[in-house]
Amino acid sequence: MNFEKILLHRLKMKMKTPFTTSFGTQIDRYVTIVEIIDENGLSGFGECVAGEDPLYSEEFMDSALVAIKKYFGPLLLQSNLSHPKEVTELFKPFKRNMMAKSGLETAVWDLYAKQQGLPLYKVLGGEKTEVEVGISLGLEKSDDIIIEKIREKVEEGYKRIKVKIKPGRDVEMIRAIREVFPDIPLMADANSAYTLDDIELLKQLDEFNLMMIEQPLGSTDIVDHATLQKAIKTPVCLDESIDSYENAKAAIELGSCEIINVKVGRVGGLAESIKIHDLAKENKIPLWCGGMLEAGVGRLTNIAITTLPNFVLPGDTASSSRYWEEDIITPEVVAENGVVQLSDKPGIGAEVDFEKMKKVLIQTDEITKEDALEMVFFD
Ligand SMILES: O=C(O)CCC(=O)c1ccccc1C(=O)O
Ligand SMILES: [Mg+2]
Repeated sequence: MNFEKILLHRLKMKMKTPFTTSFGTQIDRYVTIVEIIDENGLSGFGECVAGEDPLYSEEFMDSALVAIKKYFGPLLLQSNLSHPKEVTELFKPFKRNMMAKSGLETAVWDLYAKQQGLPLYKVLGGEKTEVEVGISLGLEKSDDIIIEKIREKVEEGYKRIKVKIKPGRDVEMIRAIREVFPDIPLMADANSAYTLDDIELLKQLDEFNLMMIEQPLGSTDIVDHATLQKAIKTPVCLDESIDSYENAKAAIELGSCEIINVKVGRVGGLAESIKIHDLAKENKIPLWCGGMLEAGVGRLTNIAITTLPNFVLPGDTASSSRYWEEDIITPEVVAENGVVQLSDKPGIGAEVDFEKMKKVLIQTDEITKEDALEMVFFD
C-alpha cells in the first residue's frame, strides 16, 4: 500500500439539537475527516472521533490532531505495509491516543477496500447485509420531554432506545418512562457518573427490565464493575472501560460486564475491534457498536463493523439525520424502520461529498512524505 499524502479536513458541524450527557452539553461538533491518498490518487476516508474536550476520555480533538501530525501521520507515510491489519503494530510503540490512531487506521481500511474493489464490511469479514439500529437520546429538562422524544423515535422504528442518566435524573425518570412504555427495548447510559456508594440506588433500576445499564462506574473501575454486576440483575455494559483487547479480556474474566459496547475509535481502530469481537464471541458476550456523534464517514465505518456476527444488539448507528441537517456524504445513512442496508460499493459505501463538506470546512491540513517523524528521543 503506497501512501502519498494525508489530508485532515477539519469541520465544524452544527448539531440539530444540543446533546446532553452526565458530562455536559454539546451544541457544535468539531469533526476531523482523515483522507489518505495512494500513489494512484485513490483516497481512503476515516473519521477521528475525539471529543472537543477530554470529558469522555483523556483524548480531545486538538490532542488527536497533534498526535496525528507529529507521530502517526508521518509514520504511516514512511511505512511499507501490505495490509491495514499492520497499522496497529506500526503505531504500538506510541502509547494510547486511540482515537488519533483510529482516524488514520480506518482511512487505511477504506483505501484498502477500494483498492480491492470490495465493500469494507466484506473486507472486515462481515456477513450481514443489513443491520438493526437503535438511538441514543440525551438528557432533557423534564420527563415529559424525554417521553415525547422516545415516542417519536419508537414511531420511526428504532429497535432500541437508550437514555442518558445521571445522579438525580435516574430511577424516577426511568419509572416515568416505563409507565408510558412498559415494553420497549430500553437501556440507560450513565457515562461513568456513579460509584459503588450508589449501589443501593443502582439496584432499584432492576425493577424496570432494562436491556442493560451502560458504564455506570468510572472508566478504570473494572474491579468495581465486577462487584456491581454481582449485586444487580440488570446486565452491565461497558463503554469507556474497554479501550483495548487486554481490557476486554480483563473485564470478561473478572465478570465486570455481560455486554460490551465496541467503539472503533475508543479501541484504536478496526483491527482491534475485530480482536475484541472474536474474544467476546468465544466468551458469549454480546456486542453492539457505540457512537461518538459521528458525521457520515465514521457512521459508515461503524455500520461496517456491525456486520460481524457477534454484533447481535442494535448499535448507536442511527440515520445521518439524527444529528445533522445535512451530512457530508452522498448518499446519507438512512435507517428505515430501524434497519440500515449495507451498500455493495467499494469501501465504506458512500462518497464524501466535497460540495457539502465545503459548507462546514474550517481548514484542511496536509501531511506529506517530507514531514519527518519529529521526536525528541529516538534512535
Ligand atoms: O449517537 C451517538 O453517536 C452516540 C451518542 C452517545 O451516547 C455518546 C456520544 C458522545 C460520547 C459518548 C457517548 C456514549 O455512548 O457514551
Ligand atoms: Mg456510552
